[in-house]
Amino acid sequence: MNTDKKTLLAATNLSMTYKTRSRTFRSFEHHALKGLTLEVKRGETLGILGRNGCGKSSLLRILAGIVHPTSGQLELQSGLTRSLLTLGLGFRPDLSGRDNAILSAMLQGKSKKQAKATLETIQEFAELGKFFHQPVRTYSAGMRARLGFATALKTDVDVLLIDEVLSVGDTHFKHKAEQAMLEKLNGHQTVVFVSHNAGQIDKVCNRAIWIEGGVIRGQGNTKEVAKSYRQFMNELDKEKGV
Ligand SMILES: Nc1ncnc2c1ncn2[C@@H]1O[C@H](COP(=O)(O)OP(=O)(O)OP(=O)(O)O)[C@@H](O)[C@H]1O
Repeated sequence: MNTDKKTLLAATNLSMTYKTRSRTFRSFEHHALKGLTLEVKRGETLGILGRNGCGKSSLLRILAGIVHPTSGQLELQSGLTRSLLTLGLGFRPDLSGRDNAILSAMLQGKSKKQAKATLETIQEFAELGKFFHQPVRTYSAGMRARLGFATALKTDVDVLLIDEVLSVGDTHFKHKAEQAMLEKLNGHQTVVFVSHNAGQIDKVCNRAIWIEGGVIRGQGNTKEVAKSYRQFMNELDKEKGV
């Protein structure tokens, strides 16, 4: 890995191929990521931008260590902690929001006492009212996202990986979540934020990578990357006659 102390995570030539079997037993291969090389630097908010199905979530799951790439290398700074925030998919449906929040904190290595100490701020941020004490299976997608975001905000990890979470919820919560991300950005938290929305990436990230068809199509200055992506999407819309 780059000896630069600022590099927390370095991915080299990452590829991800999904193999599925159809009902007729014919196997089907999909090359979701094709040789991606990128670095995540300490303290930055890196935006991964791309349309649906371009491979963003696959990349994030690899960076989080949840799945292994089919080929390529992922190097981490020694002792690095990471946490992936998705739309509350990691929650246990039968436990309450409160208990899930405690569990998440404990999975991050906190003691039960430390986990309980963060509950009040999580409850306040998530604005779930009495639902905070109800099983997560009774939550809407937006409510799960609120709980997920509030819980992730309070976890103390080196790299926070966030998947499209700002795309759900009402305007009020989106605004609040964006503000919280901006505060993290102004602080020292390293964030990798995935979205198909150029506006969101533009607002909260200080560097961006645009992925299309599993390869990097652009990277660098957020405004410039977002502009190229928007132009590309407009061209696509024109071709489709939208
Ligand atoms: N487990 C899987 N098995 C087979 N194909 C998969 C699997 N996961 C993802 N894919 C395929 O890989 C491609 C990339 O998927 P991925 O979820 O990484 O994209 P994405 O950019 O995050 O999409 P979205 O914005 O819609 O969430 C898609 O074509 C998807 O259908």
